[in-house]
Amino acid sequence: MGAGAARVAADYIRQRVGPAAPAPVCGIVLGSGLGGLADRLVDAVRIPFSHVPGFPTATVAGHAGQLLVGTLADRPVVALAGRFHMYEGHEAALAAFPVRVLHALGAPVYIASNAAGGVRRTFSAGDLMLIADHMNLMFRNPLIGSTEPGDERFPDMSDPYDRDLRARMRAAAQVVGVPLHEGVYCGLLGPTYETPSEVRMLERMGVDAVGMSTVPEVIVARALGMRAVAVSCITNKAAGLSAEKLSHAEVMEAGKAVAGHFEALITEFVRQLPAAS
Ligand SMILES: O=P(O)(O)O[C@@H]1C[C@H](O)[C@@H](CO)O1
Ligand SMILES: Nc1nc2[nH]cnc2c(=O)[nH]1
Repeated sequence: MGAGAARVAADYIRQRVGPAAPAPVCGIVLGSGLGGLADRLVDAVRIPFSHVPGFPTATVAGHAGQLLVGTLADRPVVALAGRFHMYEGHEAALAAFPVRVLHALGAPVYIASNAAGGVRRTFSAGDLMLIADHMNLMFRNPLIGSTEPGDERFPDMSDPYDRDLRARMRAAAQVVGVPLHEGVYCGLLGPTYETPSEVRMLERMGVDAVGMSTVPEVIVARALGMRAVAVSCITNKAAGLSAEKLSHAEVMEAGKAVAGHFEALITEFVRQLPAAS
């Protein structure tokens, strides 16, 4: 799923929203239980994923499966309520395809969000974590086999989450009074949650939060030269760190419980985003 397919999808979206629609200042992907931000978009055109050329259907509960074009804090944005995960059977390249479409629509900034288990022992459900860096333990890379002329062949990953955007996210958190931690996100394939032994291993490796997405998307964003920033919503303590059993229902509930903070944070961040980042 490369630039050609992304252009086809972007042309379709432009045709749905009309030629006068301004280029988005950013593209946002909303993770499990975090789709409520979509309702904050003003004058939104909602397009089901199944209508977008190249998009499969979202199969995960809590992912509405819609692409929205509208304004947030008076800034033009594109938001995806839902994403494609590798555990749904998709290749890494397809999991990251929406980022190519956001790029083709002209978004210079990619904002990822996800639900994640807290590996750092002081984390609890409802905490928000700005991703400082990630570990790719999915052992898949969306750029494998890519011969896209627009792709950086060997992307530098020494600073995948843009320093300036992270500072802006911290500043936005202060403005809206939302506590924001910062740490390392680790992407695993899923769909099983971790065993307690795996969580202990991740802890020793320096992981703060663990999830099943985001990494392929950020790799493609970097290959395309987009600036990326990401926020994890800690929906549970990772396996073995509490007596609770993990369930996707709990993940979605916890996501909804922190939705107010998350939405205020992202809205303020977008408000402060420069026009051409
Ligand atoms: O799409 P995200 O990464 O927010 O979803 C997480 C990972 C799994 O899809 C799901 C597990 O409950 O939540
Ligand atoms: N892998 C993983 N993904 C999650 N998504 C939400 N919680 C978790 C978790 O504990 N582990």
